[in-house]
Amino acid sequence: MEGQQHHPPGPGLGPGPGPGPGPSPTLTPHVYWAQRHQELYLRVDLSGVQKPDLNVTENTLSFKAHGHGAKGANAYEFHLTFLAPVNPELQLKVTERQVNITVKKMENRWWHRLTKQEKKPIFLAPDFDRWMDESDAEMELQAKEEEREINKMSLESRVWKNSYVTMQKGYLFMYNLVQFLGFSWIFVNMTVRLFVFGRDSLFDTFHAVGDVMNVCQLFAILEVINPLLKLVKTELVPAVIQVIGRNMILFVVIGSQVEMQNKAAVFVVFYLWSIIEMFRYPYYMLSCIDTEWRLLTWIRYTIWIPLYPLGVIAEAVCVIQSLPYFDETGRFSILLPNPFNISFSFSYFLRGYLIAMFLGLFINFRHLYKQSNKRLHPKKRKLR
Ligand SMILES: CCCCCCCCCCCCC[C@@H](O)CC(=O)SCCNC(=O)CCNC(=O)[C@H](O)C(C)(C)COP(=O)(O)OP(=O)(O)OC[C@H]1O[C@@H](n2cnc3c(N)ncnc32)[C@H](O)[C@@H]1OP(=O)(O)O
Repeated sequence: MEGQQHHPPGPGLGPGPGPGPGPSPTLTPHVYWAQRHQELYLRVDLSGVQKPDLNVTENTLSFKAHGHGAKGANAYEFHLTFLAPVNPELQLKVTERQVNITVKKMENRWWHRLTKQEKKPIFLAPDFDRWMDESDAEMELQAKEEEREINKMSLESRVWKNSYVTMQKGYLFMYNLVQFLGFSWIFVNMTVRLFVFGRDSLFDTFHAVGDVMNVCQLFAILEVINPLLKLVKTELVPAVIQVIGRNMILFVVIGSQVEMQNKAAVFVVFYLWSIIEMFRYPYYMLSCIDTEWRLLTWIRYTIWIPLYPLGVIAEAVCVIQSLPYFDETGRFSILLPNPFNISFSFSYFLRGYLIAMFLGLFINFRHLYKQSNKRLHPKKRKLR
């Protein structure tokens, strides 16, 4: 067979035996080769090779191994002098059927032949399984380059997306934590005051905790902004109703009329608000860290059933109690005569608002009912 025979020494070829009888002749295996711009692939057609002896210098490679070639089980060897320098660190893969050697070129360029000698060594043949001409290899290189570029870009965008999600969760966690602390402080303060001062504490709730409640409810405006910025999966309308509803009571009905601030109804409103928030915000905090406590989920999605109607009734009591004060002071009303000849009675507006409150209660009650069903009774698969 061609390739498995004696060879005279020469560039790109191992030394052959001398003439006449002497030591057993050197056997050369078939070697198949292919290249890319950056590397050379050599496939040595020897089976059962255990530990090949390979030696690479600047531009030469020597191979010796015991294996099964065309001349049966024997020692085989070959020597190559490459066209240009190569990296001495090569990759070797020995399989049951062959030995694969990958050699990196020192310079990334196409070689017009493998060996320094012009004449192709007789044992060397193209590896058609991996063979490519220069333009195909260039296209492959380009495709690899593009793929690397795409992978790099998708990795970068993934890193960017991950850090954006982390920032978003961090912001929501902090927001919920601040609200939780604020409402817990209000609740604890009111409870302690109730135990210490008894009934009297009901009439100065606003002076004791009003500032903290104002800050918490101002912050709560973010609950409308968050869904607008798609930071949370919340429906906008219920959030708007909730925030406008509470801020109307807090800043307009109670905050703007000093007389209202001593009413016991303020205690009830603040107490109901803070009870739900002590469960709602920790529930959100846990969801920011992808955690769930079933008991907390159950409380968050159950406790609103009595609290929400009670809250709206207490708020309605506040509105009704405030009507005489708005009538008396004319605050926020436009009285005649004025240059535009328009009159507006804020207390009549509040009467209309009372109706809107119950409409708002209906909308949010329905929304919370839907949310609770989703959270507490996730759809079971239909059994056939
Ligand atoms: C158009 C203008 C009209 C103006 C008319 C005014 C009418 C006035 C009506 C007045 C009614 C208000 C009365 C009210 O003040 C009375 C009381 O509050 S009494 C006390 C009892 N109250 C309550 O129980 C209500 C508490 N509040 C709420 O539950 C919410 O504010 C509400 C908007 C009603 C519902 O919340 P949401 O829509 O967000 O539902 P979920 O809680 O189930 O959340 C949905 C998913 O979004 C995630 N999420 C939401 N917020 C956050 C956050 N801050 N951080 C992290 N994640 C958040 C949440 O985890 C859910 O995700 P998932 O489904 O994956 O769990």
